[in-house]
Amino acid sequence: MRKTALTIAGSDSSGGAGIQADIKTMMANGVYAMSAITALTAQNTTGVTAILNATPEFLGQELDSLFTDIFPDAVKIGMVSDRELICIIAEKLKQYQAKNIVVDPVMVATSGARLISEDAIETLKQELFPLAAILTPNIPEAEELTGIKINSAEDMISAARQISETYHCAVLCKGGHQLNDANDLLYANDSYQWFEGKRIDNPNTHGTGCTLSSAIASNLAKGYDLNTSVKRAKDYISGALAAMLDLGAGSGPMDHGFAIHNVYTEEKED
Ligand SMILES: Nc1ncnc2c1ncn2[C@@H]1O[C@H](COP(=O)(O)OP(=O)(O)OP(=O)(O)O)[C@@H](O)[C@H]1O
Ligand SMILES: Cc1ncc(COP(=O)(O)O)c(N)n1
Repeated sequence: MRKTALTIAGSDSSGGAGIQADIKTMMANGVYAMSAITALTAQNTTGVTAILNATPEFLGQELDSLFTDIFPDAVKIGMVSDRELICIIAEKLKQYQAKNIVVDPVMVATSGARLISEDAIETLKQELFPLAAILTPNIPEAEELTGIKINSAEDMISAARQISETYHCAVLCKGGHQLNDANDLLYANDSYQWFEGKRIDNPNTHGTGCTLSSAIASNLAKGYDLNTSVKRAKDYISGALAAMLDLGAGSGPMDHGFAIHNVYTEEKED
């Protein structure tokens, strides 16, 4: 039976990040994709001009509709900008005993726009982090969550360890914001593993975090273990960046089309 994944995130009108990136990624990774939209954003490759949040009641209804019909094999959570929205997500995930929850603690867009209110970060930590199988902060997010300034691989390990121990979940600290390489660090069950990546000289990185977390969720949905899911997701993001799509005047989106043929061929063979 086809495996299913749900993204709970904001819509990006330019299709590079958010719900749109998540659905493209889930399709390309061979799972059936569903969405619960937390907010509409008016944005393109150069910035975000407006945000319109869903009401908590409506978001709750979206989640009820999904969980009572097509139960997702994994859930990815992206942009959730206010406290009440975070609380309703936590309530519904607990009520329906959702599994394989990947939380991408989206705080600031590549273009610089803040996507979560300051006071909601505390709620995110209290309500959603403890439900996660894995959290996927980038370096600035890991710094904000721990107060540790990350200047080295050792700093990344310390920050990931602190987050993992505090919230009792695995942590993937993403290395896209490093200058020389793109190595991601997985900290889980008191040990760590590096997922090495060559830095690809592509300025179009809009939606890399959304894509990586959705690829992890897709692979968890398919039954891969955490390490394998992260490895496959890292390969996926590297391929999408290496395809060198170049759209828009700012930091453009990635190409998901590169993977679709391969993934469906692989699915048929499984
Ligand atoms: N130039 C690059 N070359 C290779 N891999 C990259 C590059 N930029 C980002 N990545 C990879 O993309 C993934 C997302 O990492 P990043 O640190 O950019 O997350 P993020 O900041 O949350 O993304 P977003 O751009 O969506 O905010 C990681 O696996 C990272 O290693
Ligand atoms: C709706 C939405 N969700 C997430 C991001 C973060 O992605 P990025 O940091 O690549 O802009 C975004 N820009 N928009």
